[in-house]
Amino acid sequence: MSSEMPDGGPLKRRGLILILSSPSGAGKTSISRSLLGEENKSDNSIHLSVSVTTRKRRPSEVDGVHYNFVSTRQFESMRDHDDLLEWAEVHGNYYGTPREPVEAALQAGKDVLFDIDWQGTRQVLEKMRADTVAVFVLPPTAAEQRARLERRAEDDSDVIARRLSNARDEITHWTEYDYVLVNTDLDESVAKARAILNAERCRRERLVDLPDFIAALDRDLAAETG
Ligand SMILES: Nc1nc2c(ncn2[C@@H]2O[C@H](COP(=O)(O)OP(=O)(O)O)[C@@H](O)[C@H]2O)c(=O)[nH]1
Ligand SMILES: Nc1ncnc2c1ncn2[C@@H]1O[C@H](COP(=O)(O)OP(=O)(O)O)[C@@H](O)[C@H]1O
Repeated sequence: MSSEMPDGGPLKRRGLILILSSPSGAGKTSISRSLLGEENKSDNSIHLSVSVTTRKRRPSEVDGVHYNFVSTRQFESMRDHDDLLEWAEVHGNYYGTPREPVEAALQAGKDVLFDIDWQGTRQVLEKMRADTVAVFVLPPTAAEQRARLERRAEDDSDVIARRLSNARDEITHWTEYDYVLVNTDLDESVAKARAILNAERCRRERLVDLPDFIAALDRDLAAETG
């Protein structure tokens, strides 16, 4: 369940799951793409969990990269074979996280980024609380949220209206998250998300070798001090 710290330090640690959730248009996809881009420039990498969804692909999306786009029948088959770590119906479509790649990554000490809603977050927290860090992203104002959805220009106006009205229910789940980011300035939000990730990587519970490391340090100190 561990590997060398990717930053080259001597401590081994378990991988973690970083969840980003938000009402549509708050900016979680932008934050996660930025985080993934930056991370992958270094060894200190985090990988996106690619969800399966029955939603229609947006023009900017690539099948297999941003989502695996599947039919309802394919989705239901995965769900019924317990191939999904969590799943939910959101804005009238199914979304789910394939289980196997996540389990493999964590076992290898790698971190995984989830862009999932509050229903999925709840399921992951129930199953894997110790490995999971949940971050909720909010828009600064409702008017800005609408403006972002309109500027994104990838959804029809009825889809945008549905997403805005669903936001009222979604934001009631803020207490179920470990951290909250109000995404006013994108660069600042990305910096905060990175800070959360870096701090969580240092949590003592994830450092599986720590007792051995401390014991070795103590032996060296004893030798140094005679
Ligand atoms: N539970 C769950 N939610 C997901 C998953 N993938 C995406 N979502 C959520 O589904 C919602 C809609 O996502 P999407 O259609 O990409 O629209 P967007 O939020 O406007 O970018 C968002 O809240 C996502 O976080 C998943 O695998 N599981
Ligand atoms: N801090 C920000 N300031 C201004 N525009 C933003 C900011 N964050 C994201 N956006 C823009 O808002 C739109 C919605 O962002 P997106 O990341 O797709 O949101 P979500 O994934 O939460 O639905 C996109 O066009 C994106 O470029």
